Amino acid sequence: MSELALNIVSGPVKTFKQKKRKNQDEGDFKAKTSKKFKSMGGKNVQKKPFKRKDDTESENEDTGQNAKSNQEAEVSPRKDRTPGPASSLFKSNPEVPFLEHKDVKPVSEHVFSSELIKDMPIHAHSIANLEKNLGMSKVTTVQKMSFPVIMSGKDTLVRSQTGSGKTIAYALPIVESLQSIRPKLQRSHGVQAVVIVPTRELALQTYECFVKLVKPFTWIVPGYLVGGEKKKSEKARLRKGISILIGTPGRLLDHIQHTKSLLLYQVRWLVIDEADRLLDMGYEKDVASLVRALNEQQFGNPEGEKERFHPLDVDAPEIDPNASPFVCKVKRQTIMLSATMTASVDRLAGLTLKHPKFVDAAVIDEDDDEHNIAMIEQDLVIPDSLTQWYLLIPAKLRLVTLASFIVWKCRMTAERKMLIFMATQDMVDFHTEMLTTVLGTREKKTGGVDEDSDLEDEYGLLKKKDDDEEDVKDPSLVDIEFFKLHGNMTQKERTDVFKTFRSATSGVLLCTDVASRGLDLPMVDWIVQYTAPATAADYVHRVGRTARVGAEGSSMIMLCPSESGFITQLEERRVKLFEEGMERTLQHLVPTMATSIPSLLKMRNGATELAATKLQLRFEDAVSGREDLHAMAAKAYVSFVRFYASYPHETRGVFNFKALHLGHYAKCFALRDPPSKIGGLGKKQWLDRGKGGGDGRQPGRGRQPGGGHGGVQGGGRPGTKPLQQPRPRGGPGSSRGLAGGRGTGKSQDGKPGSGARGGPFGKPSAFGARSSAARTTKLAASEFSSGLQFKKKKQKKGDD
Ligand SMILES: Nc1ncnc2c1ncn2[C@@H]1O[C@H](COP(=O)(O)OP(=O)(O)OP(=O)(O)O)[C@@H](O)[C@H]1O
Repeated sequence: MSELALNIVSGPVKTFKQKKRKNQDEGDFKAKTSKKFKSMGGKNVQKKPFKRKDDTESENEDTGQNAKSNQEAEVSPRKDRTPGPASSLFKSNPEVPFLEHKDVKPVSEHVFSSELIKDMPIHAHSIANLEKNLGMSKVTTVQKMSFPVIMSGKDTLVRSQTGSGKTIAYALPIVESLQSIRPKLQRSHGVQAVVIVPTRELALQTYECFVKLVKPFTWIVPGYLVGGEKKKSEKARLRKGISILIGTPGRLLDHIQHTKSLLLYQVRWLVIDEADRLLDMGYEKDVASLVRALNEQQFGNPEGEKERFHPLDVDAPEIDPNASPFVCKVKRQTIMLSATMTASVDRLAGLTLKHPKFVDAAVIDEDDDEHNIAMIEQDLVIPDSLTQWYLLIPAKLRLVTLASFIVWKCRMTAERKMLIFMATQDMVDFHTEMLTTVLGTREKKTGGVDEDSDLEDEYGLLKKKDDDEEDVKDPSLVDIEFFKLHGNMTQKERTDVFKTFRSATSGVLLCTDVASRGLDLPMVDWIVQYTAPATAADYVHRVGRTARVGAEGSSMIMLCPSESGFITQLEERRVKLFEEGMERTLQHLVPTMATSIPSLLKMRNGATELAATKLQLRFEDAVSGREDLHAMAAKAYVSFVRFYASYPHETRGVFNFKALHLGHYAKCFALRDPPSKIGGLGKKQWLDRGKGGGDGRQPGRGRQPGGGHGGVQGGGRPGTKPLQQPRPRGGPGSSRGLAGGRGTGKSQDGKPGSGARGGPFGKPSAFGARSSAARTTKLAASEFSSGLQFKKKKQKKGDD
């Protein structure tokens, strides 16, 4: 930190020259740096660290002193907005703390065992298939450990690190058992195995894994059911007969309840993958209903079977395709898996498992006699091949630092495949559009003074260009494709992105936690957590999208100084992270921005700050210059603030809403508006509402882990609809309708029908009569405050 602090031109910017810019509407101003800033010329540098000073201007933003008069405010069109200078990027920032690190001894899990695939007790065709078609030669530790347990027919609970091959660990014993049944299994025998997973992409991926495994055994037919697909075609597939059925819980349950041709009385395996995530997503009831429905079909009562057989038991009954339900009693084995064992896994295990065997692939310390279930829940296991970093960064600098990081890795290194996790769908929408716009190729006028010139002028670097110079394209800052993935995209969009990114050798995927669980995206170099996860378990799954099956990978979590306690929490759970420097990250902007501002390279001091400030200006100009982008930024910002107010108990201590500087955060959404204008209310009002709800209930979590609460009301697709014409996220047929639910507008994972409009808990919107833009902004406010006032109702944020 100190290096950069020394370099920072920390002259306070008291007055801002406002100048009408060409090609802009009347009243649109661009902020300029102060004379003082100019006079420094990057040389007269004060040796001052980032410090939060008593900044009354900022306080006002934060506490929303003008909120009352702004209560009717909407997100203003460009010309009405208050100009805010990017030049204040490096002032009034909170001090970055120096973290004392613990001596962390990570829990270790060897990915591979010493056993070879060819030595496995499986069919010769399976061995050949695994070796030739799947390129496997060694058995992973979890596969070795769970194979005999699962083959024994006992209920099994499996914990193993991310990317350790858990899918094959349970799928292989199932396929082996099924291929060995004689007479051969037929489609008409009905479903033999049900696999429940939390997201659609994971369902597709798991289905593809089974397809590969059954290649030598063509009579075994896998199939999958997920929300977003046409039910009619799914029914047709079910009618034909499926042996291994994979699906998300809601859609599976739907078919179990309504599709007669779905025969479940022969189900021998129930697999619950990413068990804790299923619960966190609010699927507990669906999973319980599913188990009861299975029991009902198989054993004639919802409470379960009395008699249990395993297909390989000698006394197991032969499969009789004509047997009516309840007659053919088969033993059903339940297998639950996750890389993290949480209290919720315990709960689900209690609900579904009988005397389970526990397979934990992590190495227990030899001198650790007391390793018990509590420690298994406490300790987090991260792949050895993953290097984890954290970056403490003041809020105002978050956006430029993220951009700088992308530029650094994707332009200057070969590590060009990256996932960036964000809290909400609206954040993903906005940042994808924003980064594509600003980091990609952009139009630039070279005649006269260019739009970035003010700052150069301040630094005395401006070289006036010839008037007859033509418009040219600024080179893109980074030649990389941006993708996005979240639960509110159409199923086709989701599948396309998933498949394209999976096979791409480079690219940046911005996503919500819909991508955090189970997804096997090969060769991802970096996992960036731009917003912190809701829980430490979510952290583990997010970073687990890289460094899979022994491959190298890196992760970076970006935290504000006030959030540094999260690092301590992780360390207490045996996760080892290294600190990355902000200055080291930002300095990569200098050579990059120098492609359009060559003078940067000549500066002896202050080049990093100037480059960062100019990039911030580009972001802010892009937002203020496009109504649709501004609307997206405002929604993203409000969704983030709402998200922040709803951290769960586990992490609320470190992600403290009261420490959130709304004005600084607005800046990292490239917004020049004061927060009171963007959300309709200032922070004090948010908090007062939360406290003064009158019903004495606690602030609700407002979302499920991983950013369940998406964004604010409305919100068209990027670049399609401005804020003035919001499109309900829930879509037609929204089950929670105009006044429904908690009015979250859209859920993290976009459960169709969960989108909502209107006020909290069924109250008609008080803003119904206003213009739609005002309504949108005010609704965001009311939805947010409802998150503070009302204890969160456990709400399904599913993926069906
Ligand atoms: N024995 C093996 N040898 C080589 N690769 C393997 C082996 N077993 C599985 N894999 C591959 O490892 C990758 C990760 O497997 P999988 O997705 O099952 O991991 P996981 O443990 O379920 O991870 P997560 O906890 O993130 O869901 C897949 O591409 C899979 O094909």
